[in-house]
Amino acid sequence: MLTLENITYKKRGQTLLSQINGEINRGDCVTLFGPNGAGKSTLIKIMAGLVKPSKGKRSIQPEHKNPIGYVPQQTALFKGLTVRDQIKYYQKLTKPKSNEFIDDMILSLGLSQILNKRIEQLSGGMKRKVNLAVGMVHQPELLLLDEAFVGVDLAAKHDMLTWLRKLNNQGTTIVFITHDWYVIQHLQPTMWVLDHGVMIDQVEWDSVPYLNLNRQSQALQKMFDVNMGSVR
Ligand SMILES: Nc1ncnc2c1ncn2[C@@H]1O[C@H](COP(=O)(O)OP(=O)(O)OP(=O)(O)O)[C@@H](O)[C@H]1O
Repeated sequence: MLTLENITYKKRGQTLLSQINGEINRGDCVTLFGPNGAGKSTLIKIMAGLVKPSKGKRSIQPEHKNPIGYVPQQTALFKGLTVRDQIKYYQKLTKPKSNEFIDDMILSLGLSQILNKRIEQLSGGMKRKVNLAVGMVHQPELLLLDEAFVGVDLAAKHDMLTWLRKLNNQGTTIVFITHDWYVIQHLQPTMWVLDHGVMIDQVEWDSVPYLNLNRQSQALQKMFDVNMGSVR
């Protein structure tokens, strides 16, 4: 449903992404994985159509209008509004298909108890959950999550991930960025491994234990080894 062909992105004379190729099919679950500054956020914005590549082509074959749900790293919420009004506002903007989906989302994300709270009354983790919810009210075909789980407690994270996994099993395509290995283990994605704006490898979850990146990047190999428990 989403194809990237030779995507290159330059800013102020600096090459932030170089010759990225990749294809994401309906129902895929993909993570963009790499160290700070690798170019993950820039790439997900290009996937979302928010940033235009300097060279190369991004194409999307949606089934419906308004197919993308983009959840940015920075929460984008209106402080004065309650959680309920916030969700209603985005519902009006995006004309979702079903109320049933929204009710399920509110329940699954544990938002029922905070519907009447204003955004400024919420904790950081609660804001994250609302941020995810408003990015999803229109039941997107392709969900793009940039660090959506930062600061969320483990119980809430478990609920978010269980729901996302259910949606993925039902056909929603998910691309996400995280440094949290718990999240990766739960969603068991294909990993697009990036460093210095270059796609180093695309690895299926089952092959991750056998990955050897030492020749391309010792730093990245160490990230994998630490997460897989082979460095103490
Ligand atoms: N608006 C900008 N102008 C110039 N350089 C930028 C801009 N935005 C990002 N960069 C640079 O592009 C590179 C990639 O940034 P990006 O945010 O995409 O990385 P990232 O992999 O998402 O990092 P992190 O894990 O820290 O969030 C970094 O070197 C960053 O400094």
